Amino acid sequence: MLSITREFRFEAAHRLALAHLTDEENTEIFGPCARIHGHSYRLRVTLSGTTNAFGWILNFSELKKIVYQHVLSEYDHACLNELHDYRNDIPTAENMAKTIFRRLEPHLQGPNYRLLRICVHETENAWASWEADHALCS
Ligand SMILES: Nc1nc2c(c(=O)[nH]1)N=C([C@H](O)[C@H](O)COP(=O)(O)OP(=O)(O)OP(=O)(O)O)CN2
Ligand SMILES: [Zn+2]
Repeated sequence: MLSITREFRFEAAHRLALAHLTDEENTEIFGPCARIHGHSYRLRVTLSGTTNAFGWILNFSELKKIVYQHVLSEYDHACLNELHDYRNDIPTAENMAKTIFRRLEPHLQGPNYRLLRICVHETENAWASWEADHALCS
């Protein structure tokens, strides 16, 4: 299977907490992550596909424009808990991977490619990913 991946970085704050719990209860479950803190996130966007007449799946610079327009313009330097995307969900790496996939999927579909995977790195050692059911490959 042929794929391309582009990596992006963004800075954001979040806290892991359930709205119906007290601060004490949230601290018991989420530890220090119940307090607001920041991460230098790394986002990896992977497309699967076939090469077109230009010899690529999608121009990396076009991919960059789409990710900036539909994700990073809102996520970079944001408090994730305040975003509409997380009004009902805790902004864990898992929920972010799923949410970003859903945001980008309609904008990353061409005759020769599909969005295959979103990977959200919260730290250098910890990440979550969400993958499409089907890759587009020849
Ligand atoms: N499955 C998940 N577990 C945790 C998440 C998550 O999104 N999914 N998030 C957090 C916190 O956001 C926390 O900021 C990161 O936790 P951790 O990896 O423990 O970060 P540290 O800086 O403490 O890592 P060290 O490598 O131990 O310094 C928690 N869990
Ligand atoms: Zn965190």
